[in-house]
Amino acid sequence: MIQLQNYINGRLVPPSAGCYLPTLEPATGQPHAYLPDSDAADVALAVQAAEEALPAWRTRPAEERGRLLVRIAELIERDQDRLAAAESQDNGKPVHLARTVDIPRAASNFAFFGTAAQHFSSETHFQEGIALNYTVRHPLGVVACISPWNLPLYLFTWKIAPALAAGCCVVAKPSEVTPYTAFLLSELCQEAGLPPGVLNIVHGTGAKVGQALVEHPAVKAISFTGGTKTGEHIARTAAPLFKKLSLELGGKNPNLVFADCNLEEAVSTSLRSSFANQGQICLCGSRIFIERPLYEAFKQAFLQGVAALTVGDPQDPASQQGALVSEAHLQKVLGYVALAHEEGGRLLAGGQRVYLPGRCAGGHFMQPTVFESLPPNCRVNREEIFGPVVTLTPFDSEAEVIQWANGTEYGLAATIWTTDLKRAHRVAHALHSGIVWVNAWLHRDLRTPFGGMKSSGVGREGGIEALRFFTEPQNVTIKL
Ligand SMILES: NC(=O)C1=CN([C@@H]2O[C@H](COP(=O)(O)OP(=O)(O)OC[C@H]3O[C@@H](n4cnc5c(N)ncnc54)[C@H](O)[C@@H]3O)[C@@H](O)[C@H]2O)C=CC1
Ligand SMILES: O=C(O)/C=C/C=C(\O)C(=O)O
Repeated sequence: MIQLQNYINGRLVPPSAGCYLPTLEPATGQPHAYLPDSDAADVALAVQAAEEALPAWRTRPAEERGRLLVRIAELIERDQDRLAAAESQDNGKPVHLARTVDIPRAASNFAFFGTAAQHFSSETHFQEGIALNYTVRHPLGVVACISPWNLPLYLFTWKIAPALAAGCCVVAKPSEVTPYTAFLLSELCQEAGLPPGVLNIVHGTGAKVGQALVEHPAVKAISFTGGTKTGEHIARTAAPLFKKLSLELGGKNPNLVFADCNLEEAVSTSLRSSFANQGQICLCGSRIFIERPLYEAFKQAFLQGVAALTVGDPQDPASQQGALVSEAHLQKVLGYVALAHEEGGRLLAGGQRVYLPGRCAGGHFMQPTVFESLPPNCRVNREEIFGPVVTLTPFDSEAEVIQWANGTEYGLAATIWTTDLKRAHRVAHALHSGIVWVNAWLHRDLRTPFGGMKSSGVGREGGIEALRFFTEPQNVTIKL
């Protein structure tokens, strides 16, 4: 079985205490690799390597930094089949999804920020003829990137690429649940010729590696994606140390379907926004509100689509639904199905664990699940489930649906289905949501600010926002 290693100072090294943890394949429930169970000593070595690499990296011309990032993008593209197979094995997602979404996006993250490094500049202005002010954006220094298990390489690289482009050196920690493609990335960084220490990858648990990174005095900023509770804990630790924070947290995203929408598009995209990656994307639209005149038609078409979704071995290119990431997570999601029954929901589809034969007999599979008749403010409609469970709710007015859509502690993403342009703008403006898609879902442009309001996070990623996050402005005033 493969034994993964840390990537510190340009070398693949074992954890200093020599301990490893098994990582399980969600489709089988069996271990398929061992990852370093690193600790504060490994984090200290990685931070030291990053500090030593910093002076040369931050002063290296942006064009050269960018060229290295573009080279990494090319290597990810070259190895996309191998990386997709590894991602699918490690996470349980259908290999087709990994091949068409996760891995291409990881390559795009490096290509996008590799070129962005050369377009990032700062401002100058005259102060009414008496002074000239200019702003220099300095790289922050050594930064930490901590990512979750749901989109492993996609989100890992979404943080690392802008940090490197901005001239920072990075210590990164992938989720201990899905470490495999981060390890493969470290091999590609060696091949690309990334200088030692510029990027360091330390594997292990959040309690040991994540915590040590957040507490390390030389780490100037933390870019984190994951659960809201973990984000809260990180903020509590980092705030008194005056570290800069970017937190991308949970969501309970509303999907607003107005009666004048294109029904076919609304249904097919809502199937994706409900069940892509088994509903384990923070942007999934788990609360579907449908204007009453369209309710029955939408429901019938949606349920037909749900019935056609194939739950199967993620390695089979025909599978549309893979395994949930772990037994513990499957049990959490099934707990919400039980709660939906208790709260008075009417089950329209799914609701059960799926037992597959053969190689996948021990896997964590579940049917795509749909409920109706749940009050908009019940727990199932307020709490993040992060699995293949959605609710359908009819609404009678724009004001009512806006109130329901805004009625959770989260504010990450929303979708509006309508052909009325004025309504689209009006409703988008009224939603407390960092991202609003109109007649679309997960339509991504890497230049746009990405992030949530309320308990969905702090700060924005993407484009210039990410480059600003990883730099510190310095104002210089010259008296004329
Ligand atoms: N983007 C999102 O919205 C995500 C949301 N979740 C939600 O969070 C729930 C819990 O999932 P988990 O895997 O436990 O996510 P998590 O938030 O614990 O893990 C995310 C990352 O944070 C690290 N981490 C954990 N404790 C840390 C600490 N004290 N300091 C620094 N880093 C730490 C983990 O090792 C991992 O790399 C899920 O059921 C889901 O509801 C999970 C993953 C992604
Ligand atoms: O940047 C994107 O396109 C998607 C981000 C998704 C997450 O942050 C998530 O699911 O955790």
